[in-house]
Amino acid sequence: MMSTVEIPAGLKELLQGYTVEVLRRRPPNLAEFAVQHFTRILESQRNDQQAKIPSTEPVQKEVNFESDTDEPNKHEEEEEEEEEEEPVPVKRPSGKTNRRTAVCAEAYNPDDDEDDDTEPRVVNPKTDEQRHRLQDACRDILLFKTLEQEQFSEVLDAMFEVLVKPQDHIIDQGDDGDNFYVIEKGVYDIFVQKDGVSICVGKYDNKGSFGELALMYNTPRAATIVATQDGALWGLDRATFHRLIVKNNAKKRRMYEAFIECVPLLKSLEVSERMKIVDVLGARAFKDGDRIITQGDKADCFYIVETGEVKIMIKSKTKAGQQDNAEVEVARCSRGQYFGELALVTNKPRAATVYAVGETKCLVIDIQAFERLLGPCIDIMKRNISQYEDQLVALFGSSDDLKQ
Ligand SMILES: Nc1ncnc2c1ncn2[C@@H]1O[C@@H]2COP(=O)(O)O[C@H]2[C@H]1O
Ligand SMILES: Nc1ncnc2c1ncn2[C@@H]1O[C@@H]2COP(=O)(O)O[C@H]2[C@H]1O
Repeated sequence: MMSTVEIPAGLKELLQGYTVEVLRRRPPNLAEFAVQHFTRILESQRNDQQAKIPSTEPVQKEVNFESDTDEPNKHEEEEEEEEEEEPVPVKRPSGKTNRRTAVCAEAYNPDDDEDDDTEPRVVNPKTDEQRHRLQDACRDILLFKTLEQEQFSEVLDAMFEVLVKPQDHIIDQGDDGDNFYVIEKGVYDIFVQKDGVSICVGKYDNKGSFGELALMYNTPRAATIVATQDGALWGLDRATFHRLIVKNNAKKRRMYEAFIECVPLLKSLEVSERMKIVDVLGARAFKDGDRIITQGDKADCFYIVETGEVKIMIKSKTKAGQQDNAEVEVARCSRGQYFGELALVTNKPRAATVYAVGETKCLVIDIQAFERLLGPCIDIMKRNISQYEDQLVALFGSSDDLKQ
């Protein structure tokens, strides 16, 4: 007679999940991939346990910030009772976080996220004045651009204000990721340590966001961020970032994977590199005639046309070489083509004005991600920049040296 063997609960799902991942990703080393896969699941279970708080208790932030008062975070159901006029506490970075073991970024897969809609929703109460400032600061944040309205509101609800002083280390390279930050004001240096030497690789100047990488890929912080002056940030806790942004990335990958594969500029990148671009990009829609870039402006992002068309106009020059205000069309870009790279590559102001022709949608990548992820494509861009010069010579008889 056959005895019945009891299969432990969850075993089937665990093995199924692993098998599906193997079929999707076809890793060269199954054992190594298994270690990464199950470590990630274990890590995520631990995070879930940390983040799960009984719904009758106030939601506590995971780690790292001291509140200036004892005011707790509130659950959604308590939100309506909130006294909006009360000034709401501001938190400042305190010591270091608990270290989290690094898990390979390549093994990251946003589809793995379980349906965690049951997670308690974090609501940090804000005054009307704080809410306005927060909305302003978040208006151009690319990671929020592809969120549904409802998800975006949840993000705003969960965010909390952080005031910083000069020399405050908001993030230290190598630490665990606790929060994602949106800049309201202040200048922040970015340092990356390589071979024991810390190099300032850039700065955030009163706008932008940082701290997404460690949360997206469950890796240690990839850079140190130091405030150079008094500033204000808005933090988003790791659990909410996972629930809303990382989950949205799975949707973004499905939406843009095929398109990004066909962008000629990105052909030389590995699939995983292209997916990292998808993770950080935002989408912006323009109407006919909208000005997307203005000649002479400071540059902070790069564009790929997803649908529609843009025209590139340059202020013409007089015989004496002076700029006059008439604009001359020098080029058009349509689906799969890019623009706005020149100022990022040359570190100069925008060299042309770009307008939407008809309804147009562009994918947008910020300067930090551009520098981090598009390095391998710089040579192709530089070759194309040489063509701009030829074009300008043909049009105006001369060109400023665009590559310098
Ligand atoms: N060159 C860079 N390399 C790594 N991180 C960078 C760089 N420039 C800006 N950053 C930001 O610095 C952050 C440090 O924490 P994270 O690794 O979570 O996310 C990182 C990015 O948001
Ligand atoms: N002939 C041209 N001269 C300058 N910019 C051009 C030209 N043709 C296309 N462009 C694009 O227009 C963009 C304007 O912003 P950027 O200078 O950042 O990058 C520029 C290029 O991507």
